[in-house]
Amino acid sequence: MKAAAMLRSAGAALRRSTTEPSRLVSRSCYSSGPHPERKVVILGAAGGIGQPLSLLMKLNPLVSSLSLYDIANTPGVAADVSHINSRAQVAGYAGEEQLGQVLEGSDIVIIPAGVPRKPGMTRDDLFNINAGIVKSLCVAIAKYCPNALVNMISNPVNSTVPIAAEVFKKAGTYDEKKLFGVTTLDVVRAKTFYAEKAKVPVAEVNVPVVGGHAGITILPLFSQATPKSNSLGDEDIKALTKRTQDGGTEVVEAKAGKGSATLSMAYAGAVFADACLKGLNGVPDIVECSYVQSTVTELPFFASKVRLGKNGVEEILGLGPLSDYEKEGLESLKTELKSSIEKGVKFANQS
Ligand SMILES: NC(=O)c1ccc[n+]([C@@H]2O[C@H](COP(=O)([O-])OP(=O)(O)OC[C@H]3O[C@@H](n4cnc5c(N)ncnc54)[C@H](O)[C@@H]3O)[C@@H](O)[C@H]2O)c1
Ligand SMILES: O=C(O)C[C@H](O)C(=O)O
Repeated sequence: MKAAAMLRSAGAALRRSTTEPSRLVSRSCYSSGPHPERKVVILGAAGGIGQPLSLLMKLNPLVSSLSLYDIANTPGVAADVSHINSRAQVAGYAGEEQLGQVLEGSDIVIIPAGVPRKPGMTRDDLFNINAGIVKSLCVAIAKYCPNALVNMISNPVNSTVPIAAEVFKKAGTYDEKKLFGVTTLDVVRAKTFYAEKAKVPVAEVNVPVVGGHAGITILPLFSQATPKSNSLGDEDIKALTKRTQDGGTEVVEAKAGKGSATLSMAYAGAVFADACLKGLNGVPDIVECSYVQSTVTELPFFASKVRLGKNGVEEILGLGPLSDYEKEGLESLKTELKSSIEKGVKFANQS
């Protein structure tokens, strides 16, 4: 396939990404113009996720300004990406003193800043380093762009989102409709693995993934997967669930010490940011799974399907009917998710 055709096909996949049947609406919006001015910021833009995510956001015609920030190597990434002949104007920044310029006027801030896992580590093992990074970046967000949507990628997401919420509360800027833990990679994986096993076209597959973003807190709802498959038995569903829950570890082990998922995560991050942009632009029925402040369960943060609108979260959708296996999974994840949330809240308030 020629490069241009490959990019068109990647763009088509992004346009197909929403989990609800409103895809045709969003597709026509994507390809029609003109679109309003939208500034997207990536914090951690020179990293393994940050670089391909910068590329994908530069290709998104809904973005008019792309602001790239990292503590090292941003000028090279920004110069490189800026030569692509697409709409977004690119600026790169590398100094903390520039965070004001980086963030001011932004509509969406995407955060993949922080260290990734190595084999044998859990996401929670990243807490000690990443919690501080996320906290300081959120202090700057509260100061310079309190109205932006924040898409949190940095792990452990189950704790970094509550940290961000606490920082924003302290600053008096918290709006629960604007803070998102990016769990799209779990949905991307569930779709891919289900399509392979059920032998259905992957582009048509939808699978909600709820809960959180670590091990058993990742709960794919294969009983709600479409297209329906009659060929999958209980053991297949268990295997698919486990593979989705361990998807991150599968990549960490395959990379053997060289980090975790970057390319699939950049794709997932671009899909979610694109959905947020469409919501901001007033495109109706944009639904994605995300880890947000929630009353779907007794836990204060929970991932489920969320309808995105002009102010961020427009509606948090319920879980729908669960199989007995999923009901069990839901009960078992609560203890771990609760303690990850509490750990984040405690960290944000004690330091
Ligand atoms: N949510 C998800 O599904 C998901 C998926 C994959 C990875 N992740 C997480 O994303 C994070 C990044 O992964 P990666 O593979 O890109 O790591 P990486 O080490 O390749 O890149 C991280 C980047 O963050 C930068 N950084 C560090 N401190 C910073 C700061 N204070 N301000 C700005 N930038 C800073 C680093 O310089 C580096 O360029 C990790 O925590 C990883 O676990 C999450
Ligand atoms: O597994 C990781 O550490 C990275 C990420 O959370 C993933 O799901 O790939």
